[in-house]
Amino acid sequence: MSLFGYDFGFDRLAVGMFTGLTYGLLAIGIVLVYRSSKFVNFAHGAIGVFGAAVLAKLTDGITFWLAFPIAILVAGALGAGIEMSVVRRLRGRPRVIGMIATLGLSQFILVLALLVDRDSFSGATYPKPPGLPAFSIGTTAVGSSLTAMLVLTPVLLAALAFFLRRTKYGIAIRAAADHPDAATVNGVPAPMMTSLAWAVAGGVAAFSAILLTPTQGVQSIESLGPQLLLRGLAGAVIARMASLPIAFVASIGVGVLEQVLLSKETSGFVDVVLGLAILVALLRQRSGGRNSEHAAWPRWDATSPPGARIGLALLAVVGVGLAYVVSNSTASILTMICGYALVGLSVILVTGIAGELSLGQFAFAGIGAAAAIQAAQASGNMLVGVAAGCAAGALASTLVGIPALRLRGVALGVTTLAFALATSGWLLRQSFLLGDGLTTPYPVWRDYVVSVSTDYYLFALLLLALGWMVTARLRRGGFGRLLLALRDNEEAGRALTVAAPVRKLQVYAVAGALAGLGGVVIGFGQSQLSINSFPASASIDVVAIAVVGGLSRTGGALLGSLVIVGLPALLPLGIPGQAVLTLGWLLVVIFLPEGLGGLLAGLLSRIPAGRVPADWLSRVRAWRPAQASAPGRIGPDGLIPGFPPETVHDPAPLSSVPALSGSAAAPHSLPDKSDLSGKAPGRPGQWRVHHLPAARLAPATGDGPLLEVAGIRRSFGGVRAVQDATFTITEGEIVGIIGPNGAGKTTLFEILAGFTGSDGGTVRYQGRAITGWTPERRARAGLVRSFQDARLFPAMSVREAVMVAAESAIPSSLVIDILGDERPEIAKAERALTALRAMGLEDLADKPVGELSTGTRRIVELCCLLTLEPRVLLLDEPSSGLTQSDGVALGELMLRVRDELGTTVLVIEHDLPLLSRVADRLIAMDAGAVIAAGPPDEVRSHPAVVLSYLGTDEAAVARSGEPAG
Ligand SMILES: Nc1ncnc2c1ncn2[C@@H]1O[C@H](COP(=O)(O)OP(=O)(O)OP(=O)(O)O)[C@@H](O)[C@H]1O
Repeated sequence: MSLFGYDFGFDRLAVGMFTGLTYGLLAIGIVLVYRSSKFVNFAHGAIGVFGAAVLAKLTDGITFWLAFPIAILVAGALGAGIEMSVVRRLRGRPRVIGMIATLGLSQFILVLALLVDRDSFSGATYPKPPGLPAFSIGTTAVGSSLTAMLVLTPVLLAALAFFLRRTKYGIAIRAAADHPDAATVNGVPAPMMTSLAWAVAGGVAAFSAILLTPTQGVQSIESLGPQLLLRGLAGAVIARMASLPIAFVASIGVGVLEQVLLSKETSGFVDVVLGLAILVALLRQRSGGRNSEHAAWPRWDATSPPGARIGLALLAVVGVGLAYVVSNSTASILTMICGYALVGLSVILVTGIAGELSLGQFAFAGIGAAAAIQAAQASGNMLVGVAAGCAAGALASTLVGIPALRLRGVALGVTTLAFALATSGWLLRQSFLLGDGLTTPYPVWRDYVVSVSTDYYLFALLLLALGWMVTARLRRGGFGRLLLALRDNEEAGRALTVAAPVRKLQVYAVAGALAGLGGVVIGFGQSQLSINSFPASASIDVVAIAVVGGLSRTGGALLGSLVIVGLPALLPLGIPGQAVLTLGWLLVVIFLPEGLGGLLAGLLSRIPAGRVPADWLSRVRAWRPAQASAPGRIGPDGLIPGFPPETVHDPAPLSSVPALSGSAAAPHSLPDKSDLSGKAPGRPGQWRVHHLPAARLAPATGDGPLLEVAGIRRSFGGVRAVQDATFTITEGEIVGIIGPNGAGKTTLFEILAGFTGSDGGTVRYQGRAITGWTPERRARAGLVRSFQDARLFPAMSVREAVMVAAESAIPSSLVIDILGDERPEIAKAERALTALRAMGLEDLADKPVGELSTGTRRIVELCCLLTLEPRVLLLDEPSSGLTQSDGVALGELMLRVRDELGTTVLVIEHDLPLLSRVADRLIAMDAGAVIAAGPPDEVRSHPAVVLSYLGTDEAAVARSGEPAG
């Protein structure tokens, strides 16, 4: 039966279902690991192949059916071993790093599988399950392997379902995957369960690889790589990386779809359709909610090792000098190294600085090369070709990046992988790009035809120098800092007015242009270009280049390219050599977060001359007044005295908070408004806010309330987090929001600040409906929020964090950074220092935020927020993590912010005495609804409030202490 030229015959559907079974098993493995470790295991297929290799080896001596379970067990053990030896070591590091490690593992395991048994890659000679019938459906022959798959897959699925739903360990795996902390508290050893999940996934991978290999004909390592992975990922993504049954059923659909499409189209076209299916599935998934990834990126070091400039000059001399001593064939290899290094630079921008994994950078290089050659041929001008290559790379990269903007985590990795496959299999084949192949013209510079490889290498070197300079300037400047801020904590960045989507698209565009430039270098360097010049797997090689060289160093791209591209091309490595190389990649990911570049820089920095700060930083430091370094203000641990972590407490709700008047630690008497220590007089080293780092606001325009909230609703699944919240806030008020845990207070704040969409209702600010405004737009308009955890940007220094806030006044520009103009940076640094001095924080300026106590981070966060000159300040539990006395100081600070700046303050607090002292009104919430609003005393004694806090015992309220002041 055929429809629109596509074959829907029974044969085809049957074959589609068989292949779908394989994809389904692959998807199950991917989902199992994702649920446990929250990243995609790119080594999943390779683990299966290793199991298949073990079976091939074992069947030399024992029967297939004995070898089958053993090989599955070995693959399961390999999966668990990987979890214990690699994944566990990377816990606490960003998920992107975990995924990169599995990319390295995948290559390493495939090479190991080759060493165990080469037959594992050859379908024709691979052992088939004996004793099972072979038959045919229509004209489709069903061999014994497919029969085994048909019979055994339902058994495997039933066993898996029984294991996960009914057995103690299966339930524990699910509990540990979904709620690791709760599981640990309940005695489930979460790490062991994660290993078990990896073991099960490894066993499933081997099961399908063993039964699939005989049906595949002769395979290449490549066919086991990205293409198969994409098919497994399609089902997994459709199942939202959560449901095993949906993943399995969707994968069978993928198998059938593939077969139907193949009846008329090429396999490259199938990749395009699958890529689009993945895209639609990803875009249907609602983003929002709070960021669950609190991973620590290594601290970003903007300093250069001593002698960096001399080193660069030497490198340039050696690079140019080589052109005069090497043969033409070696010059071609050096050209290739330059091209790959340029693509590696694009990975450094996207992954190293922006923190997103892209698996499609080489596809942009391919598009850049094709566009460059077409444009050069059409115009007869090589420079037009170079510009066209960069522009095409930039455009493609931006377009692919757009869908991933809405989503976090694996989204960019998955969409770029799909794009890489669709590009190499379909897009590049189009006649306006490479078609059936292009003959590359010799590049012409003015009248000189560059026909000698050594001359062309010099041109490649020049373009590499250009790409290097652009990357280095972006990395050092304000634009790079913004990207680092978004990488460290996107929400905090947006709360400080950083326009995350625009900035990310900008970096995708620049990275695409760099990859396109790399493609230009590679493309013009070859006499013939075809789709084989830009395989999808090369995108993974360039990730390896950046990681091995060092994701956080510009020079890492060249270093990585020398090792990953140069070594195998210049020295014959063989399979053992490749194994060592991939093992090296893996070891670097695990043990050297900053790659070989970081190692080199570390060695250089031991040179006694010390570190050379970036130029602008040295100028700012020179500008810094002498009094800033007055002794005795900062403890050796970098904490502001007055915020010692050991005395920090979380204020308890109403019933347990002692009244401040009864607190020995907090006499409510402040010497004057310039000393907000909140400490008993005489204690050394106190936090002083000399003055507030913002100017007084002009009164708001319009007569109505400043903020009007009407009928706001938001549910998460069955949980009604906010129900019909309605209230107004007048300019100059301090309003407290109270309610038990889970009452919906933070969700309400997220909606007000634009971080979570509401299901209904409106928010009006200064008379304008702001539904649909992004968080950064709201922050720019003066509606500014803090965060409960005050995490800020752990990998940044305090100064850099405040410089991010200074972006609201002096925004960074991509072009200005590339041109190397440092004046805006100096202005921002000065502004940040002024703000830090005003808040008495200047001695902490160079301390990493991640090393501060919660209390100190809160003050730094406040300093950042005040730098924005907010009109409405939404503070989420600001006293949590502060000592009792610092809580008192905080209350005074809120009053000062209101009185001196004219800022309206809306504050979520559990510390009722504090609120009673400073708030004009309280709004009480319970189960998502506003249950009372009015003056503090009235709300505290409102029966509904008493009930929500303390159940039915009204007398308990009376015991909870009276407000101080
Ligand atoms: N992204 C989300 N996904 C699912 N449920 C959520 C999400 N965010 C909040 N919730 C749920 O919504 C309800 C309200 O949570 P919210 O954090 O707003 O309360 P809260 O009053 O701020 O509590 P707390 O004082 O503990 O911070 C809770 O039941 C919470 O589990």
